[in-house]
Amino acid sequence: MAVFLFSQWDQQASAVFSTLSVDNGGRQSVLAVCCGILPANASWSLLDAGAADILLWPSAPAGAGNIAAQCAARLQRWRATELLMQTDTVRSCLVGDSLAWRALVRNVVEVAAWTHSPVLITGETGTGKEQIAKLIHQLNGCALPASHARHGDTPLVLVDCSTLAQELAGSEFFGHEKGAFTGADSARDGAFAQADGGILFLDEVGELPLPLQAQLLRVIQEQQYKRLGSNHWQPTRFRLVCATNRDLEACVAAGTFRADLYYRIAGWRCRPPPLRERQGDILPLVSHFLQQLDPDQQHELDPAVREYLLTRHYPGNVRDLRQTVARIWHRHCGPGPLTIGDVPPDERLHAGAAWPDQCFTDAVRHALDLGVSLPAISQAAADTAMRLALAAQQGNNQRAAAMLGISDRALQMRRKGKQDGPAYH
Ligand SMILES: Nc1ncnc2c1ncn2[C@@H]1O[C@H](COP(=O)(O)OP(=O)(O)OP(=O)(O)O)[C@@H](O)[C@H]1O
Repeated sequence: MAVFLFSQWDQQASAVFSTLSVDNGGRQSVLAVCCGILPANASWSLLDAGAADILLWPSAPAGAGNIAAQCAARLQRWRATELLMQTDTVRSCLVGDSLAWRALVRNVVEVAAWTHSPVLITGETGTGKEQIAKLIHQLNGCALPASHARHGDTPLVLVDCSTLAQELAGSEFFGHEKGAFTGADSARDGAFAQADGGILFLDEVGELPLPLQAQLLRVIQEQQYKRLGSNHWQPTRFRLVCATNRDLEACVAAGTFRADLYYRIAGWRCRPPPLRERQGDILPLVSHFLQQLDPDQQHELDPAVREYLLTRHYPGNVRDLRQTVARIWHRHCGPGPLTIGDVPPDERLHAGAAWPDQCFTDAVRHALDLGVSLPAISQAAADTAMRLALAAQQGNNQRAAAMLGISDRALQMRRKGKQDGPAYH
């Protein structure tokens, strides 16, 4: 965690700030405090460069104490969040060390622990949406004053909206009285009652039929409901966490999802990235799954298996990776590392991935979608390759140049040309 104080925003301040945030590797929060006037777009540049927040130094001397208190409050909150992120509860639930993943976990932890807000989780299948919901349940308001805390032994009620039978859906949510309909032999609580005091997790919320959307909205607004066949209102208070792999905003635009409900459930939004956007998480996840499969053993991977797992395509994301690891592990026998022979024969079709691979194609497509030009894409690819090679060779120019297949001098020249941008170490 660092505080960056600058008297005026100019090229030099910008270069120092970029170095600071690059050095932090995005793992820590950098707070920028500006003593002068901040030009219109500089706030966004600072945020882009890694600032977690920007404070303006007050013009009156008496304001100095106040700014110190503002800094202290932020640093305290970030420190507390960082400590929560290091706990076993968080680390074993949401495994991964890539910057993208750590940034997401930081947001989830903060929202889960410091608020009772509804959360909408969107993302491809198998990216960890349900895991995130489980973590929100475990942390639910745990950093709030005791009078507001609802975590601990509270219910987590999951309703999969994609498998609700139309005729039973009402009872599933509201519960029913005995005799409310044919086959209602006894009274039964529904999800709204069961989730009271805890979390109601609506998985695949995008599949909820419109009539049920209206009923759900009413219960969220009024915090009460009636069982089917009853005239009595029952109070209920739950935190709503919803997940979907649909683009709900597009559903709202198409009229298949109610806008008023959308804004109710999307108090906070988070989107776990697909595995192809966070390859750095593959090996930590592999270790985690091997540990789950065989807690008594420390399993190693030989280089060929490691390469195979790193380059394979995972359309089912983390779930796909977990199943792949399990299949390899089940074939393994005896001591020693997992070897390429442990990869099941039908899996071998995926092997031998040539470059450029699917991940590269996806990255370029993403850049094109953002409107990035060809020269900028080429430049970014070259910059990234240089940074990675230098990092792999601990900053040794000669070895990094050899790795890149260019001359020592060519790399030196390129680094020199980059002096105004982020530093390569
Ligand atoms: N970051 C993670 N750390 C550990 N396990 C994970 C992580 N992400 C996903 N998993 C595991 O991957 C599997 C799929 O995760 P999960 O069910 O949360 O995905 P999902 O996005 O809800 O999928 P779907 O949309 O298909 O319901 C689970 O077995 C889960 O334990």
